[in-house]
Amino acid sequence: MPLPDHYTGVAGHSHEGAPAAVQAGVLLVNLGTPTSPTAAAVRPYLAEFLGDRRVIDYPRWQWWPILYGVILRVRPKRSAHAYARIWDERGSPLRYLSEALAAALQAELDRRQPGTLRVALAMRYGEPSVAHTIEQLQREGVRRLLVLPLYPQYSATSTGSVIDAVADALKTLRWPPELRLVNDYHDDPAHIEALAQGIEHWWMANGRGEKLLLSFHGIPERYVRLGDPYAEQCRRTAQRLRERLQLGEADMVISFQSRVGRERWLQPYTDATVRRLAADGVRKLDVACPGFAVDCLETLEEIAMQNRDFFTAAGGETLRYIPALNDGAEQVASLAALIRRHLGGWPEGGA
Ligand SMILES: C=CC1=C(C)c2cc3[nH]c(cc4nc(cc5[nH]c(cc1n2)c(C)c5CCC(=O)O)C(CCC(=O)O)=C4C)c(C)c3C=C
Ligand SMILES: [Fe+2]
Ligand SMILES: [Fe+2]
Repeated sequence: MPLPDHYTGVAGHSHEGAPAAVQAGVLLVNLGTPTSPTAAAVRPYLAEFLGDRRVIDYPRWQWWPILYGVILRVRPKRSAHAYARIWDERGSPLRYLSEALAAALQAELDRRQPGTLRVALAMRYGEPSVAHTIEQLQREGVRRLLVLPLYPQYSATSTGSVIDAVADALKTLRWPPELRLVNDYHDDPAHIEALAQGIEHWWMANGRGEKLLLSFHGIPERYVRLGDPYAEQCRRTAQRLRERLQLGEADMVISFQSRVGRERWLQPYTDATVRRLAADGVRKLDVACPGFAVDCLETLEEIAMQNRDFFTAAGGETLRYIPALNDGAEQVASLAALIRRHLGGWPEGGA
């Protein structure tokens, strides 16, 4: 059946056969990752990512020559090399761990209310796209949609960009679903509890280091001055976690990783911090990254490999990376509770 115009049809109430069961959808969105650890695959991924105004806000006439003339000629090769270090037979950790989390959440939600919620996973950059996944959900009869970006702390560069993608996707639909969106869950008590238990369980199995470093992804400091609440939310997550773990102020340190470009980013930087801690005499350092729902390049390569090397080169003995919550029981429980709470008032949710 040809579509009358550019709008996408909605099959939920198709006149062909019985209407599909109306249900709510939960759309998990993560960043995205290249399709293979090669420069050829990393280039289009970085082009989409670094071409996003939410991520880099310079005027296009100023930024595009730098992006296409310099960065996309050099960085794909370097990034591909880093990706190759974490790639395994299952592919990119960010992808397969996000998929495992989505599947575990679907099973957990089904256990309580079989058949009422449909969990789907989309990527902000690359595939499966937000637009395609929302269309797919609508085709399955979803009329109410809860969007959950897998970023505990709000930043315009991450969560804000997901909101843009959702808004753009809805513009193409003749009958968009009813929409709810989780802005952040940085101090949700169940989330803090999950983080604390993840760390405690890891300590029970592996023993404790002398200090715990919490490393969050950085953003340009200027974005924070312009009103991005990200830094404040990272600090609050850290504070709540420290209280819950009953650590003293000196037992926990916070830093920001992954600076890109020449601007000043949030301080202190993670690489400088691990070197300083080693110089200060810390021998055994534990590092967790509570800003990442699942492990990825930033944790498995930048922290567990690069920064571990910085730490030992500066005189430290061992830097141990405490894995993200991934599809573990702690995170499945906390996110399932978060989802149920946000569905309150909808026929599929609450209670
Ligand atoms: C240049 C600007 C960048 C900003 C601002 C930024 C913010 C930001 N990023 C994440 C989460 C992730 N970033 C990841 C990789 C990554 N990030 C940037 C740049 C910015 N990020 C680049 C160029 C890359 C690609 C790798 C590289 O070339 O260094 C990842 C990992 C992806 C993977 O495939 O594993 C995540 C996750 C957040 C949460 C955030 C703002 C708060
Ligand atoms: Fe990033
Ligand atoms: Fe990085």
